[in-house]
This record gives sequence, C-alpha cells and structure tokens, in this order.
Amino acid sequence: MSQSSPFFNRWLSQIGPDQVITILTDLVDAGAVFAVDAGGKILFWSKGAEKLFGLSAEAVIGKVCTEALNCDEGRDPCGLAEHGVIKDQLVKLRRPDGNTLNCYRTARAFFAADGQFAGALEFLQPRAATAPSAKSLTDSDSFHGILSRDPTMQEAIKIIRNVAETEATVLIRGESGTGKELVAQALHQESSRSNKPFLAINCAALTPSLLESELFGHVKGAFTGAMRNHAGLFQRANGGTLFLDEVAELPLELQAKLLRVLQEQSFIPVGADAAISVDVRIIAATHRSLREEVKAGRFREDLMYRLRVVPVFLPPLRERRQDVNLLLWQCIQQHNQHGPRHVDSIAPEAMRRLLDYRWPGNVRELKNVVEYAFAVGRGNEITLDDLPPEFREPAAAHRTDLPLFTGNRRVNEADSIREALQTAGGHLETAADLLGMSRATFWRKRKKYGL
Ligand SMILES: Nc1ncnc2c1ncn2[C@@H]1O[C@H](COP(=O)(O)OP(=O)(O)OP(=O)(O)O)[C@@H](O)[C@H]1O
Repeated sequence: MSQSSPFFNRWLSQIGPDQVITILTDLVDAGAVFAVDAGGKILFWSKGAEKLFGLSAEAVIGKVCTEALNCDEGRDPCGLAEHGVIKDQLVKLRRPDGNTLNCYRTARAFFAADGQFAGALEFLQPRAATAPSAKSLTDSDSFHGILSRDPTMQEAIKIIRNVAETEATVLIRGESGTGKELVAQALHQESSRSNKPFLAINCAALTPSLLESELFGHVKGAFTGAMRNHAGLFQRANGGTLFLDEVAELPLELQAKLLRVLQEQSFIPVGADAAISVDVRIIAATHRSLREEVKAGRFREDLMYRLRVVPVFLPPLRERRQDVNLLLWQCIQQHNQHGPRHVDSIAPEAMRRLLDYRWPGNVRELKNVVEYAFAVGRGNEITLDDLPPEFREPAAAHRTDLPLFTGNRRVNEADSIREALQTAGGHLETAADLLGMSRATFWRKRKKYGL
C-alpha cells in the first residue's frame, strides 16, 4: 500500500488529478501507460506510449485498443475484466514499422459499484531485446550476404536471380549504403561469369582524366607520368563483370566512350591507336535519377537507355524498418564471432532509438554504429551509452523525419560533411567544394562516416 501525507493530498487537489497523471507518466517515459474504458476504447495515452508503440495520441485516443494497437486478442481488454490484475506478463508489441518489441505488461482493471468492468490502466515496460538464433538470421533471409525481409528488396533479389543468366545491363538505384555494390556482387556470383573477375570503380571518386585512365588504361608516354603501359579495368575485367558505381557522375566525354564499349565491345586506351575488344558485363549504380540527369543535360539519353535495360531499386533503410532489427543482430553476431566482447541483448531505450533513427547512411551507417558500440561499450548488453552521440541527444527519439543537422554548428568532421551534403542537396562535388576538399577525399570521408 502506498503512503501519502495530508499535505500531499492537499497538493493533489490543487494541481488536479489529470496533471498529476501526466507528470507521473512522463516520469516513466521508458514505459507506456494507457487507460481504456469498459469497451476497450483508449482514453489516455502517455508520451512513453507514443514512443514505445510508435503511435501518436491523436492516432489512438477514442479508438478501440485491439484495433488501434493491431492486437490479436479480440476479447475484453485481454481478459482483464475476468482477472482484474495482470502482472509482468511477457507480451510481444507489434509496431507500425513492422518491428516487434518484447515487453512486460502490468495492468489493473476498475470495477463500478455494481461490479461491472469499467476500464483498465496498463503499463508496458520494454524488455531488453535478446539475440535471435543464428539460424533464424541466415537461412531464409540472406541471398549472397544480402539480408532483408522487405518486399521491395525481395523483389530486387528476384530480378537479380532472373537476369543473372542473361547478359542484360542492370542499373541499380539507391542511396549510398543501401547495398548497391553487394547486389552487383550477388548478380555476378549468380551469373556464368562468377569464376571471372568482378571489378568495381566509383565514378565520383576520381578526376575525369584519372577515371579515363583507370577505366580504359593508357599506353606508355600517353601523358606526363605515364611511364609504362597500364591495363584499364575494362581489360582486366575481361570475361567478368565491371561495376560502375555513381555512374551519373561520369563526365560527358567519358559517357561517349562508355557507350562505345557497350555498343561495340571495344575501346581505345588513352594514347593508343588501336582498339581492344573485350567481353565485359556492365552493372551500373547511381543514387540519382538518370532521367533527371538527362533532362538537365548532364547525362546522355542513349547511354541511359543502354544502362537501364533492367532497373533495380533498393529502398533506403528508413523505408524498410523491419530490416533494422535483422541487420543489427547480424552485425552483432559478426562482432561476437570475431572479437573478445560477446553481446546478447540491447537495452530497451537503446533499441527504441535504433529503431526510430532515420539512418541517412543506410546499412553502412548501421554497421558503423554497431562497430562503435562494440568499441566503446563493455559487457554483454548494448546500452544507450554505447551508441554514438546523435542517438543519446534527448531529441533523438523524435528525429526520424527531421533534418540531421541544423544551423552552422560544426561539432566534428562527420557533422561538417553531413551539413555540406545537405546544403549542396546531395551534390558531391559542390559539397566537397564547400569544405575545400578534393572530390576523392570527400568521397573517402563520407564513406568512412557512413554518410
Ligand atoms: N541488405 C544487406 N545485408 C547485409 N549487409 C548489407 C546489406 N546492404 C548493405 N550491406 C552492407 O553495407 C555496406 C554498404 O553496402 P554497399 O557498399 O553495397 O552500399 P552502396 O549502396 O554500394 O554504397 P555507396 O553507393 O556509398 O558505395 C557494406 O558493408 C555491405 O556489405
């Protein structure tokens, strides 16, 4: 039985019970408090409930809890009228983003003077997320290392399986870190070229002249510093696959040269006078719309049609949130296998922030976050303190749709790069210029921070 003094009762009557309830429930915002009436209609929904369920008060108040919360139990609020009290019952909470959270549920029913069920007050406390079995992570969800349960990703995988045996040129579209190179590798592995080379180049990371030399090679004396013949990627990938990442950044003059390889399967190395014939399958990738680039006059239309014979789209991680859980545990398992620390659970608050995060750097950023957590944390649970600063800021839980960086505050290099990218609307060259960095350095750093 709880105790209170007469002063407390007076204080209560001054403040008003509704205020007191709000204050109390805000104090326990790591858990969810809500109240339902006799028909199961939601009457009260705490801030903690908003965070835990991922549902706003406006979305649920006045609705019947079984429907609003997508709950399987269709009876009076889960047998409460019958039992009166439920204590520490383990329940699975299904969030609208597809993820589930294990919670302890404590609830208490209220009865009217005539003994009729009048409603209930419930408290849900998240339990630390524990590691799923290794088998459940690898068997059905992975395709050449691509882990996903998202329907759009499954569609992409289906296309890859189907086109692998053909010679069709594939264009993969997706934000940085969504797995474009991984998908290109999977396609190569599934194809009859799998025992030949798979080579990759990032068209945004080199200056036009270096890129030309890297792609097509050069002969001795072609330019100052060309001391010997150099075989380009097309030559070295002969019989195999060449992955052209960020193909939209290819300068116009090289686009013409690439078109020729696609049409004639031959090219002339820099400074040479004879063409070399090759048999290379091209897989290209971009985070931009090539159509838009064509409209803006930055990309050749004929090349676009050549490249996007089979387009494949990889959605950003924030649009396939059920994959966050899957990928987190996969990364944790990998670290468990290769390092001294063994993690088998994630603290509730840390898990909630991870699930709510916007993931601008997609899977690459997620991998970096797990690496960070393993490096700075101790023990077998990942806690909020083990996550990078952006997860620990108080506003982090509600940041999913907010820009990641506001104002001109430059806290560290990663933030400067993030801010420059936002200012430049994702245009790498402009962003690199803003920071006075070369394109290659900017590219490297962007990758390093998973941005
Ligand atoms: N679905 C996935 N399952 C497992 N690992 C993934 C998945 N998607 C991406 N990764 C991993 O995330 C990292 C980034 O992936 P990748 O390099 O393929 O992305 P990208 O889209 O090519 O990025 P960028 O355009 O910046 O080069 C890699 O370590 C990759 O193995």
